[in-house]
Amino acid sequence: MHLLKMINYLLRLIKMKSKMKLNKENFDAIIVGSGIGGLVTASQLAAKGAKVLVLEKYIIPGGSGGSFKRNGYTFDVGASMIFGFGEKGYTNLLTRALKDVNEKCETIPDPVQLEYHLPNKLSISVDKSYQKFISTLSARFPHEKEGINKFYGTCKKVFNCLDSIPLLSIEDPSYLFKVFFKAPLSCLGLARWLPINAGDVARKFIKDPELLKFIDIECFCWSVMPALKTPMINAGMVFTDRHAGGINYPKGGVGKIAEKLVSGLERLGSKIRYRANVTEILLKDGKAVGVKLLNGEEIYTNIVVSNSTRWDTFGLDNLKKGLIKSDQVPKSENKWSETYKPSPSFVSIHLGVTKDLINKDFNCHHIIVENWDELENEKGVIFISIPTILDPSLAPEGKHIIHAFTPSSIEEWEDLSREDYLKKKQVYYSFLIEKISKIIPNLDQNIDHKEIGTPRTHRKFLGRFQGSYGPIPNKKLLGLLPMPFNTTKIKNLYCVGDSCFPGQGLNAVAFSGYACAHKIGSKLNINSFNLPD
Ligand SMILES: NC(=O)c1ccc[n+]([C@@H]2O[C@H](COP(=O)([O-])OP(=O)(O)OC[C@H]3O[C@@H](n4cnc5c(N)ncnc54)[C@H](O)[C@@H]3O)[C@@H](O)[C@H]2O)c1
Ligand SMILES: CC(C)=CCC/C(C)=C/C=C/C(C)=C/C=C/C(C)=C/C=C/C=C(C)/C=C/C=C(C)/C=C/C=C(\C)CCC=C(C)C
Repeated sequence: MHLLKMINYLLRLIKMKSKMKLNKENFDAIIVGSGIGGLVTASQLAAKGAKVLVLEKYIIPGGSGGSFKRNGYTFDVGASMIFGFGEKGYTNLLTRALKDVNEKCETIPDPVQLEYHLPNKLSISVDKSYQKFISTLSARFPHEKEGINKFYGTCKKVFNCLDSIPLLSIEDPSYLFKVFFKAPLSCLGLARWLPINAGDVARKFIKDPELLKFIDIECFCWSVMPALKTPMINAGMVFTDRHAGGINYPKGGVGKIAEKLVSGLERLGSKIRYRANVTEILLKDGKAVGVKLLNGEEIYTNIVVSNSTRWDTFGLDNLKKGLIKSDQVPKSENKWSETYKPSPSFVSIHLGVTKDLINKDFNCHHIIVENWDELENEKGVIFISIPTILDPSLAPEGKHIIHAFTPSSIEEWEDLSREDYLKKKQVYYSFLIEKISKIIPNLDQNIDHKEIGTPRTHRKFLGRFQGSYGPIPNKKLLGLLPMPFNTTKIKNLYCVGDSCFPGQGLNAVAFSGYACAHKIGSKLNINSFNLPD
């Protein structure tokens, strides 16, 4: 017993000493959170020669883009439909972010982005080939052939503008100046589409109400909003990149992206600490000067970047304390929270199932909507992905993974007794099994392993406000124009992630990471930015 106490004491001493040593190190910037937004900022700064410290409160990197292991299965925390892994152009931001720190993810191309199972037996697969997808959709809506070509053709134009310029901080006047003189038409194209929503463009070319509903679900499945509220720039990006760079799955799980970004930044001399819960961003004379952790430790630096949501950073719901003391919160942040609200969260189930259940030619991603009127409601849409179709190594021999989720709001899950909480989980689980069984019969009898996550799970483990998937407009807005960039009204404090321009999505938060690192790089004078000829 005595010996055990001694060992424990020594271990604590070693831990304290190593923390003190780390505390004495100087870092150019501290990044709070290791979501893809935080990690791209950190690894880009490391690639520019800065020394950064990433503080992550959980035990693994990646946040919503992480993976976890249970019982021989590797499950992705979020969905497994990954954009931004193309080889060409500038929109392949995940490929680029990894390459910039000498890393690469082996990826498996998905031949079909998504198979829709919609009301009125409307069943459409989105093939990697643009022509094949347009022909399938036009065959179902022959009277709208021209409108279909014009709508998706406009998306392509938006994408081509984005794909033709290096994507950095549009808050930096010198970048804007250089890029404008290099590619004026692309810049003017983007400026034109910034205040526009996809639904308005669709309505210009298409009249059929069922086809407009189809375009709503095309947007909803990644933006959690119907087309009229989905920014055209983001629609252009998603509806074209799936046919250009394509959808590619990182071998070994989505979490590999974060793991490799961490390896890359560590090799360049930067650091990450896990179980490091930041409870306060320290300010002096209105400037960010460091952070305080749950264990009382304070770490000082010149620049702080928060990858926590803006609600969590600034305590914007008035109920929970933010990282910035309430009397220091800039008015602009309160204004933002009146313009945007958190999207609903999800109930998600991760299953290990018998392999024979799923045919060899089954697609990886599916969406079920049974009633158009329910699209934006609780349990209105069912998302299903089977990543083992692309990468069998994620499951033990003879098994597949099914990950399914449906929108659910935090209010449904608050103030329940433990018993009622568990009962409710079971009700949602049975609901999801019944719906998945419509496309994968005999599911219930073939389940080897199951995990059920609720909005409370997402809030607890991902540190996301209300477990939300991201911000959505409170009312119809002018496209992307009102989205805040990386700088904040607090000097030396930056934000990154999906509550910054251009919003949700791994590729979108990777852009926000690039932009954030570029903006900080121009302040530290470490950017070496030249436009290629
Ligand atoms: N492509 C897909 O299929 C898919 C699926 C799911 C999610 N996503 C996207 O990924 C986006 C999220 O990326 P993100 O960059 O905004 O980050 P994130 O929310 O994924 O990660 C934030 C990280 O910060 C950590 N954190 C939060 N507060 C902290 C604190 N106080 N101290 C220390 N650590 C803290 C969290 O633990 C988490 O790891 C989502 O919004 C979503 O759009 C995509
Ligand atoms: C100078 C002058 C005149 C002007 C200027 C202008 C300019 C330059 C501008 C610019 C702009 C920019 C750069 C922009 C950018 C943008 C970007 C990058 C964007 C991006 C985006 C992306 C996205 C949105 C993505 C997304 C995705 C997602 C979210 C996904 C998801 C998925 C899911 C969830 C699915 C699931 C399903 C199943 C499972 C079935």
